[in-house]
Order: sequence, then C-alpha cells, then structure tokens
Amino acid sequence: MEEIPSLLPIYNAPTLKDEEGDKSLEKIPLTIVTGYLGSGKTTLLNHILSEHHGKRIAVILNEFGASSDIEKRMTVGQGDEQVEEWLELKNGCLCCSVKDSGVKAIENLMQKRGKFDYILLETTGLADPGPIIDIFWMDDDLGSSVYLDAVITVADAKHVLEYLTEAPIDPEDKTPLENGINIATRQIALADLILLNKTDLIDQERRTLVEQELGTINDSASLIRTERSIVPVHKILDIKAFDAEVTTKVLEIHAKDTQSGQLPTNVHTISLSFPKGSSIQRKALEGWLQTFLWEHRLPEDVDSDVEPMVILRSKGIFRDAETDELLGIQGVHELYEITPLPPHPTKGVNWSQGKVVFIGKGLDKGRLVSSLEKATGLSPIQ
Ligand SMILES: Nc1nc2c(ncn2[C@@H]2O[C@H](COP(=O)(O)OP(=O)(O)OP(=O)(O)O)[C@@H](O)[C@H]2O)c(=O)[nH]1
Repeated sequence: MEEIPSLLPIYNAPTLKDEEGDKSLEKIPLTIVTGYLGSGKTTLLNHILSEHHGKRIAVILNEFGASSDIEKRMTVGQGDEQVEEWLELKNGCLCCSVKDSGVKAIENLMQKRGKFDYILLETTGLADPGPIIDIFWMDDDLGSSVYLDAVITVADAKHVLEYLTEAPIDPEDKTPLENGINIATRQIALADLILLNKTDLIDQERRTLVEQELGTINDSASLIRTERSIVPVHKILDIKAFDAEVTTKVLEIHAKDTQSGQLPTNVHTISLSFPKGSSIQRKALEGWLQTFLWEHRLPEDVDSDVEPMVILRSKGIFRDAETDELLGIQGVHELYEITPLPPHPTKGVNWSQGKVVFIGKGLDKGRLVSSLEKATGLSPIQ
C-alpha cells in the first residue's frame, strides 16, 4: 500500500468565500463509512487519503457513541469541551479527529469551505448508523450545505456472520436494543454499498455463504469484495444513492425478495412490484407508507396487537396517477422523502414498473401485498 502522506497542521484556513465567491453555496457530498469493530474502516480511509484521485476530501474520524446519546451530544459539548484537531494532507485532503459532537464538527468544517469538496465521516464500530444518517440526510441547517451521498458499510468477511448473530444488546451500555436488532445487522441493512473486506481470510465456499447471508438482509445494496479495503475511489464516492434516478437503476438490478437466511436476524428484503405501466395515487400510497413506517403496522392492524413489522430502509419508484410524474421514494427508519425524476431521465435509466422495497424485521409479504392493494387499488405482482 502507498505511504500515507505526512500531516501538516493548518491554521486559519480561508473559506471558499474568501477565495472563490459564490461557489461556497454549492452543497458538499458526504459519505458515511460504518462497519463493525475492526472491519477495515480506518484502512479504507487511509487508502482514500493516500490515493491521487484529485478530490480534496475532508475526513472526520468520529467518536459518536451509542445512538441514544447523539441528540445529547449535539446539545452539550458545543463549546470548549469539544476536542477537535484539523490537519491538511499533502494530497489536498483535510483530516479531522473529533472526540465528541460530530455535528458540531461538520458545522466547524463548513467554515473551512473551499479547502475541500467532499466529506467522509467514519462512525465508530459500535454505532447504529441510523440516527447519524437521519441527521445528515434530513437536518435542515446542515441540509443546506451538505447532502448525504451514500452509506458504505465495511464488513469483516471472516467475522461478520458471528457479529450478525450477537444478542441485540447495546455493546457500550449493555441495554437491550430497540426492536431486537443488533448493531451489525443495522449496519448491513442501512448500507447502500457493502465492502466485503478481508476476503483474503476466507475461502470461496465461505465467501459464497457470507454473501448470501448479507444479500438476505439487504438485497438493495451493491457489494464489492476487497482486501485491505482497496477499491477504486470512483466506485465508492459520488454514488448519489439517494437520488431518484439512481434509485430507479438500483431497483432494476437489485432488490429481489429474500427469505430469512440461515441466521436468526429475521431482517430481510421484501420487494413489491406493481403491474407494468401502471400508475398509483400518490396520496393513497403515501398515506399507507406513513402508517406503515410510523406505526410499524399495516393500516388495518393499527389497533391490534399483531407483531410489529420494523422498517429500517425503504426505496421505491412509481408513476403518480394524478400528475403522471415519475417519483422516487427513499426512507431511513421512520423518515422518508419522495422526489421527482427529471422529465427526461439520463441514459441508462429505464423505468418500466412501480416498485417498493423494504428492508426490515418481521416482514410478511402476503400481508403487505393485500394491504397495499387495499390502499392503492393496485395489486402488487406476487
Ligand atoms: N487480513 C486482513 N487484515 C485487514 C484487512 N483490512 C484491514 N485489516 C486489518 O484489520 C485491522 C483492523 O482494521 P481497521 O481499519 O483499523 O478497522 P476499523 O474498522 O477501523 O476498526 P475500529 O476502528 O476498531 O472499528 C487492522 O490491523 C488492519 O490492518 C484485510 O483485508 N485483510
């Protein structure tokens, strides 16, 4: 591996406004790198920082801890408590190590606009990336200067199956985790791209099994096999995973139904396709989606005590019956966003049918199909 460039301290970095005026208004893409302890996240960042890719990347080595603490950390430690150190690398990248309050670090980072055009944020191995994604995806203040490009999960090919079967207990404070889904499973379920790292440590048979199990949980993510986290930078940055056109492409290729695999995680992918060429009443679909995401139950089950269906990630594409627009759906936990595709999609985007894909726990396809039919009048193809 190439040597990591040596670090030089920077002082009073000029903002882009000082140097280039209005360009400071452009949004900066942010990629979240997550993955369980020792999977190869830092190795990946070091690889990116030592490559000559022409990008000026700001890296935030974050110390976000347990998910429940994040809100607290956003409000405390805004002042002097924050430990933050900025360094500029020889290849133009910036590096920041933050002990606390990662959101504040991004805000501080934005004052150095002009020194970088990409942000990479590494979570700790024990963090549920869900709340971190929510912050960077939906936060109005940050949202005006930063946009979430993708969530990359680095998986340790040798140990990931073991981690996926761990008890759903917070590894830091040992309290039971919400909905009984452990951290490693959440990290895989929320990935837009999985780097299956340390493939040198397993044989082909084992690799097939691991890939099957990861695909069982999340069939809508791409997977790249790596050793020492080495991967061409263009394959992992600027993926635009939350973009409606990209969603369309992803749903064409990926996102088949998966049955529960051999692991007892009970988290898997369900894909519901509508008849070719059909359109859907947006209001009906959205009303159904809101109940499902917010109540963890189908509308007809809201007042019953059926087992909840917990959604970690959702994606979709459909044509609105009223406006004839093509719309993309993106959801992380309870939050979702519906955005239109451009009227003339870019080459390679072929829309043929509406589709919604859910990654979650306890999903019952038969019940989802009949519930969606009831709400929209359209029956998903079984
Ligand atoms: N054999 C092998 N070892 C690897 C590979 N990638 C990384 N490692 C080693 O695995 C160890 C952990 O890698 P890190 O990059 O520190 O992992 P991390 O995800 O940042 O770890 P935490 O910060 O503890 O969560 C280091 O000793 C790496 O050198 C690989 O592909 N194969």
